[in-house]
Amino acid sequence: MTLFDWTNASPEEKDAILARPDRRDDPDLRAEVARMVYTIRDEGWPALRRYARRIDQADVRAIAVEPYADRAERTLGDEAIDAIALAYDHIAKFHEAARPDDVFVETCDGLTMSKRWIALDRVGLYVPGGKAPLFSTLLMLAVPARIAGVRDIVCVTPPRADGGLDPAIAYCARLCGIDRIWSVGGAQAIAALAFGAGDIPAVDRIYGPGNKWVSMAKSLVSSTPGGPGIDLPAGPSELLVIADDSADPVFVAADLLSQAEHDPDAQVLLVSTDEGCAREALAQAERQMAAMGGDFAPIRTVLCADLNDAVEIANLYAPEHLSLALDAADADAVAAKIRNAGTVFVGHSAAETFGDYCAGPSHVLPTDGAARYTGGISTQTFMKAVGFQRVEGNGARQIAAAAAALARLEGLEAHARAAEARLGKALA
Ligand SMILES: NC(=O)c1ccc[n+]([C@@H]2O[C@H](COP(=O)([O-])OP(=O)(O)OC[C@H]3O[C@@H](n4cnc5c(N)ncnc54)[C@H](O)[C@@H]3O)[C@@H](O)[C@H]2O)c1
Ligand SMILES: N[C@H](CO)Cc1c[nH]c[nH+]1
Ligand SMILES: [Zn+2]
Repeated sequence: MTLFDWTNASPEEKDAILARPDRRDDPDLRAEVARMVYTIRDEGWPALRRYARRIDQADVRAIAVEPYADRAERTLGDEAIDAIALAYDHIAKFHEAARPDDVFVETCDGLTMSKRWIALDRVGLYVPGGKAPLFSTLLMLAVPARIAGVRDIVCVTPPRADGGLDPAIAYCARLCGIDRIWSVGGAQAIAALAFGAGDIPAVDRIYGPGNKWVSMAKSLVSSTPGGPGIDLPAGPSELLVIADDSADPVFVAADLLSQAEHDPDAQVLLVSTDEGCAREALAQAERQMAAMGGDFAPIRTVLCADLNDAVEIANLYAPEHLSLALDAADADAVAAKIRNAGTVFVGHSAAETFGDYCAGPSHVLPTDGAARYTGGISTQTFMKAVGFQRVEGNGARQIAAAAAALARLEGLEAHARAAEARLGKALA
């Protein structure tokens, strides 16, 4: 087990400790995904079908939700149905409260400037389904989309071997008013949502996390002129835990493994001010992995002198999830210094898993350092702020001369005249 020493590391060693695999610049992955995405854009449905068959050995089809949801209601069991209801309730409560407010400002008499939040017309939701069918992601996307007021939701998820729908995905889809789901995953699904293919319509913006093929495809389609927007880079899961000697190694190990189980590309870091705690958490992780079996991404462990160093590491790394395995007072003090993280779990009781399923905020969060510039998905991610500029009464008289002067400073005579026309000046 390698424990990196942050406090005595050189700047180059610090860069190496915090390096992520640079998926965005993997030229082979980029070329492979670009070929798929642009072939589907140019050839449409036949190319989509071809790729889906080659990669997932399945046909792309629109599956009606109702029969699967109906069956799921009878087979999922009360515990699962109640848990989904609780998750739905908390997600809805949070995203209702997170609805952004319109802004109205009178910049001067007669000028009413406003910014009004308007829902997008048609969105595409990607529900991951490679390692596991993430029905929770459907809730974390569709609930805020509906609360924002999106009417047209196009939903895709990787195909199942039996050609049907996962029961929990179907049940959650029905809760969110989604009546069909396309059985297609990976980069090919993103290309279909971006440009349309067969009956799959092109959408205005694509949402949802996914593995490296999905993430690369989202990045490519969003930078294609005329292509859709995307939510944010939401690739393989990440967790950075800051732990001191008050941390419970069992909790720390369990949280780390919860994210390490998502993907071999998951990024899982333990940053500790206490070597004993770090070693015990790693030993715990070994025991817990042995008990569960299965594959887990490796845990990177970094030792540092104090919590200031730990804060520096977290802000530099900008993880998707940050857990503060510290006593309440320290946890609050550290939380106040965090600037870069998708979401922060504060204190020993705050299991990362709570955020994944049912605490309330969406679990679709920025990875790969994108937490430096964006937070996670929220109600407003499904809306756009449109500006309205109302000029009446005295308004034009108050600003036309200034607008004309500014326009002439830029050498733009036609602009100046359009302003002065409002003062009654003849244009010819
Ligand atoms: N950041 C977030 O907010 C967040 C939230 C939930 C999940 N996640 C992440 O989402 C990801 C889900 O990944 P997943 O793989 O389980 O499901 P996925 O749905 O993202 O990917 C499965 C699809 O990938 C494609 N694929 C697989 N191997 C391929 C290959 N060799 N070549 C081309 N295409 C291939 C297939 O089409 C398959 O259907 C994980 O990395 C998880 O950590 C992130
Ligand atoms: N941890 C994931 C986000 O990185 C979300 C998730 C869904 N299901 C379980 N976990
Ligand atoms: Zn998770």
